[in-house]
Amino acid sequence: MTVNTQPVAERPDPRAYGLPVVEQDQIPDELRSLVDGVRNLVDAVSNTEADSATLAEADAAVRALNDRLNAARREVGTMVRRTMGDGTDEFGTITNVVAGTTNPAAPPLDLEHVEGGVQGTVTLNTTYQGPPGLVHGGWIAALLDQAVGSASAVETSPGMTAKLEVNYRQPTPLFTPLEISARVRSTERRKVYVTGQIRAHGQVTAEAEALMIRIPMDEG
Ligand SMILES: CCCCCCCCCCCCCCCC(=O)SCCNC(=O)CCNC(=O)[C@H](O)C(C)(C)COP(=O)(O)OP(=O)(O)OC[C@H]1O[C@@H](n2cnc3c(N)ncnc32)[C@H](O)[C@@H]1OP(=O)(O)O
Repeated sequence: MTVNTQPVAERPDPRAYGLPVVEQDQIPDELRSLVDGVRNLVDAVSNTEADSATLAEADAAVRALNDRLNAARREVGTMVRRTMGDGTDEFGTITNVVAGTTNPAAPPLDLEHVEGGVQGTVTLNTTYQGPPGLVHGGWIAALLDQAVGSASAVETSPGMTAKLEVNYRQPTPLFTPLEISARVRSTERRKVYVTGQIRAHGQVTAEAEALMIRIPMDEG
């Protein structure tokens, strides 16, 4: 295998591909607060044992809010540009289900660029529950997919996941800070080999090996 650890391409600007871009620091505080509130609402709805009158009142209020918010919707594919702690920029889909800034279904995960890849911490509530008290295996795979994809994008250039193998080593607990990390191991033409890990209390609970295929933007 040809191993190339050099960055392989300039980070592309999605505007050149017809995708709208929002600057992360221009997302209104009110929207960030709403996203957080809806996240809490999903958790509350998932777990409530409130009486019928309270449920009917909440249902009517939520439906009315849906109508007001849907009056002004973003374009599908809207991207967000965020500057990471080390000053590098990353583009991501604004509603990305694992890390989208405006998506209340996404856990509050911020991956930071570190040498060779990315890392971040997230704590999950019962919205992400599979077995009692534990994170759903599909979400574990989703977190790892995001981490390996993000590592590949910041270390090389954006790509698609072609292969993702997840090894579930230990149950991954809810309500516990989870350390998510991914590192690019090698590249070969458009192929990027990446590994990822999730740790709880310093112990690996799940790990992944992935193959990302870079989008052929500069290569024509
Ligand atoms: C505009 C700006 C945007 C910015 C954006 C920023 C994003 C910032 C971070 C995002 C982070 C997101 C993280 C989540 C990432 C997802 O969730 S992606 C969604 C899930 N994945 C998919 O839906 C992929 C579906 N599959 C496909 O679209 C296509 O099969 C692929 C993967 C793009 C490859 O197709 P292709 O481009 O035609 O590639 P192809 O020429 O056939 O193959 C290229 C090489 O890869 C190899 N290969 C291809 N597929 C495979 C495979 N499955 N197994 C083994 N080898 C393979 C080939 O053998 C070939 O190897 P070499 O000949 O070079 O040795």
